[in-house]
Order: sequence, then structure tokens, then C-alpha cells
Amino acid sequence: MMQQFYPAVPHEFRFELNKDLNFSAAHFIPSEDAGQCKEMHGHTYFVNVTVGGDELDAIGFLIDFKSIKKAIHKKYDHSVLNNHPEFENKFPTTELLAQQIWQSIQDILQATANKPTCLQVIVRETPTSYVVYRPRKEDLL
Ligand SMILES: Nc1nc2c(c(=O)[nH]1)N=C([C@H](O)[C@H](O)COP(=O)(O)OP(=O)(O)OP(=O)(O)O)CN2
Ligand SMILES: [Zn+2]
Repeated sequence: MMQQFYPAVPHEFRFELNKDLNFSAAHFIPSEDAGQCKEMHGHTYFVNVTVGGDELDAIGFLIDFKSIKKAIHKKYDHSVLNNHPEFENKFPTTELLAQQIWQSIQDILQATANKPTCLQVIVRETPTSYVVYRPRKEDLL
């Protein structure tokens, strides 16, 4: 688990759900500016996903915790991030990974009847480095 405080997202939804998950993956940032990160190396990524909504589904879930983990873990665990189509034309930095995770979760949420919203994704790449991604209003349209 992330073992740290979670930055709070301001919102007015009735319900807020948080899911922690982690996965192990390799990546490299093929730029001279990336220093040692230019070479292939691995991380255990720690992710926190925040979902908000006013309506629950028929069984009283905002979204099943398991579906969040399944979507991200199944996709990225024990993979090379650079090999995923979403990173074909961009580098798998922590920032862009957080944005991609947000998009994957948001797509799942939008396909449900109660349509909750992914409000925040935190990706911790190392014990000392993490990124918080929050969508802008226009990303939610
Ligand atoms: N803004 C970003 N900067 C860096 C990224 C990134 O994705 N976004 N990535 C890296 C490397 O991939 C590296 O794996 C992580 O770097 P860093 O935090 O420097 O890792 P260290 O464990 O060496 O950090 P210490 O502070 O020395 O513990 C680099 N930068
Ligand atoms: Zn790295």
C-alpha cells in the first residue's frame, strides 16, 4: 500500500471511493535528458485511484474495487511499459502513466449505469517520487 497520506481532491459528490494497487513493470525513457533512466529498468509502481459519484449501482457499489485493480494490474503487471500502444509515440514517464491510468479507469466508469467519475490518480514510481493526476473539467466531457 502507499503508506503515506493521500492528497484530498475537492469535490461535492456524495460518495468517494479509493483503491490502492500495485504492479511491477519495466520501462525506459529514450532521451539523453533522462540520464540513467534512458536504460531499461524496473519499478514496483504503487497506484491510488479516487472515484466519486452520487449514485450507486444495483448492489450498492460506486464501482467494484476489484474492477479497478483488474483493469490496471492485468494490463501492466510484468510488462514493458514502452511496448504498450498508448506509449508508442510518447515515453512512459510517471506523469503520462498516471494520465493513461486515469483514462482507462474513466472509460470503465463511463460504461456503467451510475457513471461515477475518476477524480484523481496517484502513481508512485520510487520511494521518493510520485505524481498526482487530476483531470480538468474539459477532460470529463
Ligand atoms: N518528472 C519525471 N522525472 C523523472 C521520471 C519521470 O517519470 N518523471 N522518471 C525518472 C526515472 O524513470 C527514475 O526511475 C525515477 O527517478 P528518481 O526519482 O530520480 O529515482 P531515484 O530512486 O534515483 O531517486 P532518489 O531521490 O535518488 O531516491 C527520472 N525522473
Ligand atoms: Zn524509471
